[in-house]
Amino acid sequence: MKIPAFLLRFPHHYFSRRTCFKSVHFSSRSDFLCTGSLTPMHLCCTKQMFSLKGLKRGLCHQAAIDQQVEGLSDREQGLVDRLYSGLIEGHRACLAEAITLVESTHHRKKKVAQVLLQKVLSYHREQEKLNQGKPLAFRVGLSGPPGAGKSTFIECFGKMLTERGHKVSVLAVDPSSSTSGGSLLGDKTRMTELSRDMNAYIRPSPTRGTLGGVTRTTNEAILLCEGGGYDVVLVETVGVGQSEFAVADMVDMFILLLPPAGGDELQGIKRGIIEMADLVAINKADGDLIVPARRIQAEYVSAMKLLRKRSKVWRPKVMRISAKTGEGISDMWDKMTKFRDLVFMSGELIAKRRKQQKVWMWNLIQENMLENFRSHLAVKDKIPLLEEKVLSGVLSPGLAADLLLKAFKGGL
Ligand SMILES: Nc1nc2c(ncn2[C@@H]2O[C@H](COP(=O)(O)OP(=O)(O)OP(=O)(O)O)[C@@H](O)[C@H]2O)c(=O)[nH]1
Repeated sequence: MKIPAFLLRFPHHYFSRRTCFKSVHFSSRSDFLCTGSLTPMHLCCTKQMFSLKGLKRGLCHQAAIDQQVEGLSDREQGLVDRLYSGLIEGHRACLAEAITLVESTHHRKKKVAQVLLQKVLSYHREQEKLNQGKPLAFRVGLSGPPGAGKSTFIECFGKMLTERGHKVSVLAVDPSSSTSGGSLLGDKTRMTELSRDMNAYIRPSPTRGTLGGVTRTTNEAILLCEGGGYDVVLVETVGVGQSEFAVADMVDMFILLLPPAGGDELQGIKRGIIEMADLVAINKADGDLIVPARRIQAEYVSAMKLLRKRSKVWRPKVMRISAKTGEGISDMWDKMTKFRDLVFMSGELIAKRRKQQKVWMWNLIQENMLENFRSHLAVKDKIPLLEEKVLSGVLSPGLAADLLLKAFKGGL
C-alpha cells in the first residue's frame, strides 16, 4: 500500500482520525519491540495504529508516542516529567513512585505509566548507543527453594557489589501470594543491611494479581531500575511454581541457588528449571555442610552434562558458595561477568533480549485476550455452567470450549 505524502508529513493528522485498518501483520510489528522502540505493553495497547502495512518505522513509533502523550492531562504530563527527571537523576523515591505507577491497574495510571516507560526506553536507547550497543545493566534471575539462603545470598552479594561501585536493585517476584494469600518473599524483614545501602534498591512484587500481571510489572520495573542507573538488576523468585520460568524469560542470566540437600528435599524444584540455569550455586558450603555440598555439586555437574546445550559460548557451571561466610561469592561474580561478556560478544545476549521482548508482548496479548474472554457478557454466565458439565462428564472439554468460543465470537 502506498502511503500518501501528506500522511508522512503529518502523522498526527492521520492517527488522530483513528483510522483503523483490518489487516494485522504482527511479524512486521515485532520489529518495534526488537529495536526497543516500543514496550510490548505499548504495542499491545496501540496495535490498531500499526495496521497500515509498510508504514515507515520512525513514523509509526513517533506517532504512537505522540498519541499517547496527547491523551494526557497537564497534571498527568507533569507527573511523567517529574518522575522521568527524578528517575534519570537517580532519586530512589521517584523510582519507587514510578514502579507503583506501572503496578497500578487503574486505566488512567496505566496510560501515564506507558508514556513514562516510553520516555525511559528512548533514554535507554541513547545511552546504549553511547555504550557501543552494550546493555546498560546486567539482568540476573535468582531462584531457589524456600530456605536455600536467597536473602542471605542477596545481602552478601549485593553488599559486595555496592562496595565495588555498582548500583544494585533487587526485585522480588512472588506470585504465590496471589494464589495462596500469603507471601513467601514479602512478609518478613529480609536483607536488612542491603536495604539501608544507598546504592541498593529492594522492591517486593505486588501482592495481588495473576502471574501474567506480575510478569508485566516486573519487566517494566526492570526497565525503570535501569533508567535509574542500577547496573545490576537482580530478579528473585521462589523456585516452586511457574514464576521462575517467567523470570528466566526476562533476564540475561539465570541462577539457581540450592541448599546442599538431595532429591527428596528438592522435590518442589522442577526439573525444567534446572535446564534454564546458566549457573547453579550450591549454598551453605561451610562447616558440617561442606561434604554434602561437594556431593550435591558432583551430582549436578553430571546431571547437567546430559542437558541440551543452549549457548554456543557458555556451558552451565555448578559451584559451591557460602552466603554466610562469603566464600565463593567473589568467584561467582567473576563467572557471571565472564558469562555476560561472552554472550554479549557472541551476539547471543542481544538476540536473547529481542526474543524476550516478543515473548513479553505475546504474554500480554494472551493475558488481555483471556481477561476479555472471561469477562465478556456473551460468555461470563455460561462459564460456570459449562465448567460444571465438563466436571460431571456430560460434556467433553473440547465441545465446551467450542461452545464458549462460538458464543464469544458471536458476541463480538
Ligand atoms: N550455614 C549456612 N547457613 C545459611 C547460609 N545461607 C543461609 N543460611 C541459613 O539458611 C536459612 C535460610 O536462609 P534465608 O536466606 O532466609 O533463605 P531464603 O532462601 O531467603 O528463604 P525464604 O526467605 O524462606 O525463601 C537461615 O537460617 C540462614 O541463616 C550459608 O551460606 N551457610
